[in-house]
Amino acid sequence: KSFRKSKNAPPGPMPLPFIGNLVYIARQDPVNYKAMQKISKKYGEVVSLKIGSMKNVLVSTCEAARDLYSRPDCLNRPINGAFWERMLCQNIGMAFSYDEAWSSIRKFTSKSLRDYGFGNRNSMQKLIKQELLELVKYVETKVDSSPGGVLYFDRFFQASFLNLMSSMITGERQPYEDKELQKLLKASQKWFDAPPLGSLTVMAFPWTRFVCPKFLGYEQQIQALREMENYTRGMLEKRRKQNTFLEKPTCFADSFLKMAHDTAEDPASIFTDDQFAVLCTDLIQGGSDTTSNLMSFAILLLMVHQEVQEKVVNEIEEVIGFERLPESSDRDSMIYTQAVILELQRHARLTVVMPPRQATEDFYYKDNLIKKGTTILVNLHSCFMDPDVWNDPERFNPERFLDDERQLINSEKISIAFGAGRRICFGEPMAKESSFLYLVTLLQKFLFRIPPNHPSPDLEPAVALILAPKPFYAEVVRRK
Ligand code: HEM
Repeated sequence: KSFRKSKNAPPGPMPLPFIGNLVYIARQDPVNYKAMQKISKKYGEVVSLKIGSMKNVLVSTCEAARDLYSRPDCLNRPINGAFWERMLCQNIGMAFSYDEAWSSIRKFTSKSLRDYGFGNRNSMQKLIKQELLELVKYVETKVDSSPGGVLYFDRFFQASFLNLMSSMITGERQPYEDKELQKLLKASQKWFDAPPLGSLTVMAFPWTRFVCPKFLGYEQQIQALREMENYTRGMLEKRRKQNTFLEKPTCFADSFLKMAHDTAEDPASIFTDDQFAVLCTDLIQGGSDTTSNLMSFAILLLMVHQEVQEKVVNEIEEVIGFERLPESSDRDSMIYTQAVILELQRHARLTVVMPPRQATEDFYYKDNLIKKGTTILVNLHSCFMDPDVWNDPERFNPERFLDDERQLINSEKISIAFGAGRRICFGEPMAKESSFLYLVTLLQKFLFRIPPNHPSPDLEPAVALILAPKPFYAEVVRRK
């Protein structure tokens, strides 16, 4: 039965005292985003959901998500539970900080990273290509040393994307097998693999983190955070010891240290060691788990859909050939490949329940009154897998992004994958550049197929805060 707290409030299921709709959500489906889709189907594109004392609106269309995320009074994220711990209980870092602290650090990071290969297409491309050459060498070695060239893809690309981030932060990359790097990868995975319903419970009832931290995955998240922050602190320490940041800053960490030095007398300086640790954890996590999962989805889906893989390879042959590496400028001539990447983004629904926002004023969305303090939860599964919007949504079909003249269409329908407004994904340009260059280089160098005598892999993603394919095997053949 539909319930409205007041005449203009969005409709939703009747909340129970104290727990709100938590049990109702869990009873719809064990997978949080599928449960949310079912609720949206019942109540509409904007639904009131109460989780404990936390007021939420659940959003299920791209249009509503874009409108709400673009509002200046929905810029902040709700902060409690693990998010606050993530910020070391201070208003620092980029992904969860708020108000002036958020805009100052985002501005500084954006301006400073531009000097080190981020934001400018040419320098970004140079950085990505250096890393890609290492990745290709690594895959070749693995193929040559594995029986039948069969490789196990379990977060296979994470180390490579993490290196991309580290190169920007410290100017250095690590070999993929490096012990410290592997430790960092495991820590990052631990954070994202925490049960999503557990995270939601901690957000709704912050005290539960003291009662059953293990069961809710909270202990796992905090442990993971501390490990990641130790790593990023180590990055800063290393640059500090180098002691060249004043005369000759050569990386983001140097620029940060220089600012810390220049503002040392200011007690309100934002350039603290804690700030660096949290900010770089945000950059490393935001930049590596998302893009690397997208690449794993790419290999999985193109291995299953050989006809799509072949079409991309044909386009590579036409536009680039097999002698030189791809350039960013090739993208404009590779319309089919662009359609494949759009379809990958849709199908993957990476940040499936998007990083939430919070209303800082009362306002109306259409006829719905959204009250100050309400958390906005966008379900990308509803946006990208709705059969009323997408024909046969489960099917991987890049053609849905092409018209009869083979021109791109519908790309605006999935732009919400990166969020919207002033707080849109910080790494969107890097993500777009790298997904094109990685996909094309990998398909230029290798053929991916289901290994002989292996069953067709499971395409249902593993449930986590960022969706990833379940680990799978692929036969990888070097192209001559
Ligand atoms: C396919 C790849 C990616 C996807 C799908 C993705 C998606 C998102 C989404 C949905 C948000 C929330 C935006 C909002 O609230 O409007 C976000 C935020 C963020 N992303 Fe990404 N992202 C990707 C790649 C990257 C990369 C490569 C980086 C690193 C350079 C990055 C760093 C961040 C950061 C730091 C934030 C927080 C921004 C803020 O709160 O100001 N992301 N991302």
